Order: sequence, then structure tokens, then C-alpha cells
Amino acid sequence: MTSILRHPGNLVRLSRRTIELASRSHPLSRYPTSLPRSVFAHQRVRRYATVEDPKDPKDRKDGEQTENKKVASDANKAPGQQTPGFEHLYSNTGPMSPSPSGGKPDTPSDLRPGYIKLTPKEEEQLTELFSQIRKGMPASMAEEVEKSFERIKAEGIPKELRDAMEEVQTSGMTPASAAKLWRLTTQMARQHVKAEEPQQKAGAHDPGPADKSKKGKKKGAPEDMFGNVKEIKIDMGNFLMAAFVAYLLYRLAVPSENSREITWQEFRNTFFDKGLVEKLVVINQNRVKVFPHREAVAAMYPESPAAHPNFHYYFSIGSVEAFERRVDEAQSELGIPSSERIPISYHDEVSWFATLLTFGPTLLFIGAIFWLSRRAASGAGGSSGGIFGMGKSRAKKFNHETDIKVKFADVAGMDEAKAEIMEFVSFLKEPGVYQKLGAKIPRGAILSGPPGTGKTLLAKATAGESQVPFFSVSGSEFVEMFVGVGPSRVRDLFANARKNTPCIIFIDEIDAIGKSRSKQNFGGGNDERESTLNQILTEMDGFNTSEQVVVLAGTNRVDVLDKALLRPGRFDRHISIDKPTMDGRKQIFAVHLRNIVTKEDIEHLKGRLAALTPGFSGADIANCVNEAALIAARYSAESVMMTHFEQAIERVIGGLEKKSLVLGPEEKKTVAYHEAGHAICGWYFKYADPLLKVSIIPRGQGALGYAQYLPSGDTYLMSVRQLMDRMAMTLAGRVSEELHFDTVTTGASDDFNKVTRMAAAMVTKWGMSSKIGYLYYEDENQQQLHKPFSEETAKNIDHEVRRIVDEAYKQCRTLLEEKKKEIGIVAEELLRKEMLTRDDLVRLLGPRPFEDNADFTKYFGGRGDREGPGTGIPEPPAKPEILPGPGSENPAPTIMRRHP
Ligand SMILES: Nc1ncnc2c1ncn2[C@@H]1O[C@H](COP(=O)(O)OP(=O)(O)OP(=O)(O)O)[C@@H](O)[C@H]1O
Repeated sequence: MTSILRHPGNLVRLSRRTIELASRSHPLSRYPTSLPRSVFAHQRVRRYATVEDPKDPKDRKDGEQTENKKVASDANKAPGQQTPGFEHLYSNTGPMSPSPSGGKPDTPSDLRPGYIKLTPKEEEQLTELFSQIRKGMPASMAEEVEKSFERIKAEGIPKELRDAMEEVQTSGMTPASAAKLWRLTTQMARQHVKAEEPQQKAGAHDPGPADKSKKGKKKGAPEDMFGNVKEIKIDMGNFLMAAFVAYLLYRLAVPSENSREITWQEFRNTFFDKGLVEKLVVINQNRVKVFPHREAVAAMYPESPAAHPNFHYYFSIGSVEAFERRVDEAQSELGIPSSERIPISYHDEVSWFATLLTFGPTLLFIGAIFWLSRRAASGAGGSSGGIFGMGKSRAKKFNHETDIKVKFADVAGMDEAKAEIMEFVSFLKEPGVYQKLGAKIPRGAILSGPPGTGKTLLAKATAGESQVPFFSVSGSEFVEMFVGVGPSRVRDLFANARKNTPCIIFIDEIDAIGKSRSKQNFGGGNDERESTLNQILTEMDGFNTSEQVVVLAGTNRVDVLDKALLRPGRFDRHISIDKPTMDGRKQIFAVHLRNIVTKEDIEHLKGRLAALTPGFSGADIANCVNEAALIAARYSAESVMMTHFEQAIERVIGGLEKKSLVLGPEEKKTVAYHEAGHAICGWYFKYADPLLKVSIIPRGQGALGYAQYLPSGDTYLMSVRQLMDRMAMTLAGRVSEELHFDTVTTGASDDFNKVTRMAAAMVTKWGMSSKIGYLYYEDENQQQLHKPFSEETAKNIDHEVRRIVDEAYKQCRTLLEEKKKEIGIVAEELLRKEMLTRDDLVRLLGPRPFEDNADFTKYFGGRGDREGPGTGIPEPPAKPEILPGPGSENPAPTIMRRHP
């Protein structure tokens, strides 16, 4: 297609007359001898390019004979030969040499009417371009496109198309010309395929029935691009071919590079001195665009990009004045009369880049908003979830074969819950048994209970046992900042589940979305959460009774759930999982001890550990066992021993020992007497819990010392006597301080808190005050708008609480005054050893005067010597516990706290 770039008719040739004119008007003596002859000649080209007869090179040579040798040799250069040093301004293929194809396409006799064949050079370019493009295409597509290209090579292109290309070349690419190019190339592609069609029909073997029906369709509506399979193929071919051909044409017509920087010297030597400059445009006072005489350049350097209409050179200038002066001087040097001087115009152009930079932040901001709204829209856009997948469910799918290895044997201490849920397993495994009796399949179950009690574990075990896929998702994952995402995710989750039946969906922390709608509306509603909940209700209703999708949900707050969620037909079963009992803890310890290397007697170990851990959840137990193994590893022990377990338990509850906290002797003494007071009360009150350890080693959370009592098993009821003994024991620290020191300290505030709460509960909840009677009042901290009792009752409550605490105080003081000597013995021993065990107390005080409970005797009675055998590790101090609320079945370890 090089011919397109060339315009032989307009070729500018130097005429003899031009040269003569030049030499006559500017005597040679005025120019330095080194000035090339062509300077004059080409300068005239600029002036007379369209009027001079450019044809006769012979004339030109004759005219040059009067010039000196150097000038003559320059002028004799063949057109297109570069000025030495400036070859890079021209194309690599020797722009001065004539085009190999001679610029005209071949015109074979067998061409279609209106078609022109491509020149060999164009064919070469086409092949090269295609070889580059095909690298990024799938093989089948490349094959198709190659076929089309081969056809173009063989048949040429329509004449109209070539004209359109020439138009692009001369006046640049405009929207109109682009549309024309596209239309013509598409038309051409269409004709190719049509021409191919008869061949295919002839060569095709008998099509199958499906093919026949397609063909029939084609016949009926040959022009219908929607109903016709063949037509669709044509369009694909059209599209590809048209796209590539249009691209090719564009690249041929418009060089990829449309400007290039040059220096002033290059400008002068290559263009200015040769008279090839048509005009100069000063842009923004710092850059000059050089517009060459296209025709003249094309004639001299056919391969030069400067011959393209959209191409220009440019160079930078320091100042406009200097530039003008330079141009003037240069023109004067060349003797160009003022009437023929190169026009210089001035333009201010706004750089796109600078504009972009200015508006960049704004555009970015708009873009971000657009993107976010697209995300939101796609999130809300139904179950497909849109391109960003916002509406897609985040549920993790566990494959029963690979992921879920949990079995019911791994879930310990919740036999009733297991029995309940077992039914779901048999339903998923053998639905027929139920269906044949007309039983409807339960839709789901809510597992409720305190954190870490094994709700998720139970749900996983259900999936593991029934060997079905398990979708696990947390309630909070439905909640997003975008409206509509929640319901969309619910839809997606259930749609996925239905595709994978039989399966189990487990929604953990369902209270995040399933809160009672009336409750959450207090102080402003939450429509998004409500509609998510509604969607869940709808989906659960929508289950076909034979659909084997079971929905299990876990929550710690079953009391806040919406009643609609809990009605039969949705979550039919309520399985409440409590913290494990003594027996449950034993079983859970047994499960987690399976992987632990220990030489302890497992039966005894798990019993003792279970006795030491009342109120622990399954997760706490798992954590303790793991901590014990870590502690053993820290001491490089070969197996995990009892002492490691006990340290682990204390660490889990009470935090680390604070070795850095050093108490002064006076403070230490106060702590020792305070703790000794607790220990003595625990020892001599019948209903108090038996003391396990007492310590004055500071620990985490500001505890300076504490006494730990072993719970008398899992107690679910407490008598007034038990409560009074426990309160008296709790006050013993302060009473002991009063008895042994001139002043008292702040260390007992924690004890007072517990005692007050216990006494208040006795009065307001447990009906243990004759003055208040059998009434129940909510806790004050539950933010009630009105107190549910009168001022008079409030006074009476205060009075009764005070009376009960006073009574406990009296009880305590009576005992401690009696046992003042024993307190001294224990406190001094404590100051010496810092920590005393039950055995120490037996040694110092004699056996406890009351019978201990069975568990205690079994695991601690005769075997206290088991603690820390041969490890050299000191017996870990007792554990502080989180303050139990009134009525808690756990004993209240007394903690002497630092003053904040
Ligand atoms: N009954 C149990 N038997 C054995 N291990 C248990 C038991 N309960 C809890 N665990 C241990 O505790 C870990 C945490 O339990 P899980 O995640 O099931 O608690 P959860 O009740 O779902 O807690 P949350 O309410 O906080 O989600 C389990 O991985 C398991 O190791």
C-alpha cells in the first residue's frame, strides 16, 4: 500500500529553470563554498512546488554544471538519499530508493469486478501483522482469520475501500471515514462468506437431523440474522475480519508515530535549507511544529513518515524572540526574499496530560463513586450477584469426603443434644423411613447456649455423620453496608444448597440477623436486617418438604430471636446446650486428652481436672489441655504432667504470675493476714467451700493475693446457710485486717462488691428477706425507665441488704476473733512460703472438722501429694475466678485487689 502514500502526479522535481533562477538571483560568491548545491535547488522546491515541471532530471543536471563540485555532487544525489548523520529521520528501507512495487497494485485479469489486488508489499505487511496478532488468539479463531486473510490476498480488496483508505491518508481519520472503512470491510467479509457458502454446501456430507433443521431455517429467512445459524457465523467472521482489516488499513494510512523531535541543526539541514518547510507553528511559546511540504517530502523521501499528512516534526525553543531571530538570519543567509519567507504562526495548546493532571483527583473521585454504586447495584441485583459478587453468599462449603472429619464421638458431654440431632442424620441418610410413615421432615434446629459449648462442633459432626455437604456461614456475613446484599446472599445460599441436596446449612450467630423485629426497631429500625430475616423466613418456608436441606443455626442469645424464626415449620427443634457438668467435663477432657502424651492415670487425671474446672466450656477445656502441652514443652518435659495441667488452668483463668510486682514488707504482711482470714473461714465454716490453695503471689489483673476454694461439685441450688457462710468467708479478709492492724486497706473492695450483690439478690430475687417478701425485681443495671418499686420499698431493700451483710460480718468476726491465733500461724507460714496448699493447712490447723464432698475426697483427699511430683516446678498458685454473680453455683475465690 505504499502506492497510496505516493502521488506520482504531484511529484515535485527540480527543474532546471528553478536552479537557474536560484543561481542567478544569488551569486555563488555570497555563499560559503561548503554550502551544498541542493540547498538552493530544494529551497526553490518550496516556492514552486506546484507550478514547476518536476519531471526532467536531465535538465536538472545540466543546470548544475556551473556550480562547484561539491554542490554538484550533492545535487546529483538520488532523491531520497539522506543528509549524512540524519538517516534516522527516514525509514530503514532506504527511503531514497524507489518502491519495489513501483507503487501500483497488480491488476490480474481474474479479479472480481470492482476489486483491486494488493501489492506484494501490502501482502507482506498483512502477513506480518497477522503473525503478530495470532499469538494472542485461540488456535481455532486464528485459523478462521487466516483463511479470511488468504482470501483477501487472493481476491484483493474493493476499489471503494482503497479510495476510502486514500481519503484517510490524505485528510486523516475522521469519524465518517472510520465508519466508511468499517462498512466496507464488513461488506467485503460478508461477500467472502457468501462466496464460501456454495462451496461448503457442495462439499458437505449429509447433515444430521439437527443440521437439517438449521438449514431449513436458513432457507426460510436467509437475511434474518437472528434466526439463522449460518448468519451468526458470518457475523462473527465479519466482525473479526473487519476489525483486523480496519486496523491494518488504519495503521497503513496513519503511522503509529505522528510526531518526532528533532534538533535545530536537523531542522535546518534536512528541511529548512532544502526548502521543504511549508510553515512553522510556535506552540505555547516553547515548541515549534514543523509542517513540511508533504508532496515535496514524498517525492524526495518516499518512505519518510513526514510524507504522511498527520505527521510533523517539532523542536523546542528557549524564547520566541531568539527563535524568530534565528529563522530570520537563516532565511537571510539563504537569500529568501521577505515576500517568500516561511510563515510562522502562534498557537496555545492545552496539553491533555496537564488537563488530566488538573482534573485527575476529581475524575478519580467520580470514578470511585461510580465503581461503588456499580458494586452496590450488582450486589442488589438478584441471585447472580453481579460481576463483583457482592450478592453471592459467603458460605464456606465443606466437602464431607475431605473437610469434615468430625464425628459424634468427638463431641462429648452433651448426650441429650446429640440424641436430638441424631434424628436429622437419619433423616438425611434414609428419608424414606420417615416419608413412608407420613412424617414431615424437620426443617431445622436452633442450637443455643453460651459461647464455646460446642454448637458449631455439633453441627459439623451432624454433617460428618450424615456424609453430606455442609455450608457454614456466620449471620454477620449477611450484613453489608449496601442495601439488598443481605437478602441476595440468603437467596444465593439457599439456591446453592438446593443444588447440593442433601446438605446441611449452618448459620452461626444467627442473632446478628434474626433479632426480634419489634426489639430492634426501638430507637430506629434496621430495614436491611429485617429484609434479610424475611428472606430467611421465606426461604425456609419455600422448602419442599421432600427437599433434603437441613438448616441448623447457632446462637448465644436465643431470647432475642424473632418469634417467627422459632415457630414450627422453620426451626422446629430447639436444642439448648449448656456448659458441661462435672461428668460432661470429664468426657470433654477425655476427648482432648486423646492426643496428649501423658503418663498420668487418665481416669484420675480427667476427674481431677474436671473437678478443678467448674463453669468451663468445651472451648475452655480444649484451650487448657493445649496450654498444658505448651507448658510441658517449655519445661522440656517428656510428657504432660498434672502440674502442667494445673498451671494451665490457672493461667487460663487468672493470668500470668507477676514476678515484676514486688510488694513492700508491710503490704505483704497485710496481704498475708487478709488471705489467712479467708483461709480460716473456709476451713471452719461448715457450708463454705473447702480451701484448695491460698497465695500471696501477685498475678495478672491486679490480684495481690487470693484464696481458692474447691467447688462442692455442680450446685444448682444454694441455701441461706450456704449463702451466709460464703458471704462471711468473703468478708474475712477485711475482718482479719481489722483484727491485726491499726488501719485497714483498700484491698477488700472486690469482696464487698460480691457480698453486696449476693445480699441484694437474696433480697430482691430469691425472697430471702421477710421485710420485702416474695418479690422479684430486675437488676438496676438493665436500664429501666422506671424503678419497679416505690421509694419506700427502695429504702426497705437498702435496709435489708445492709442487715444481711452486717449479719455476715458479725458471723465472720465472731469466728476470726476466736481463731486469731490460727490466723497468725497461717499468715506467718504464708509470708514464708508465699503459697499454701490444703496439705499445709491440714498440717497447721489439723483436719477440717467437716466431711468433704465425694468428688473432693476422691480427687484431692488422699492424693494431694500428686501435685508436681518430681518436676521441681513449684505448685502453681490458686486461680482467681471471674466474679460469680449471685446464685452462681461456683465458689467465689477471694481476691485481694490492688488499689487502682
Ligand atoms: N462438647 C465438646 N466436646 C469436645 N470439644 C468441644 C466441645 N465443645 C466445645 N469443644 C471445643 O471447643 C471448640 C469451639 O467450639 P464451638 O466452636 O463448637 O463453640 P460454639 O458453641 O459454636 O461457640 P460460639 O457460640 O462462640 O460460636 C471446638 O472446636 C472444640 O475443640
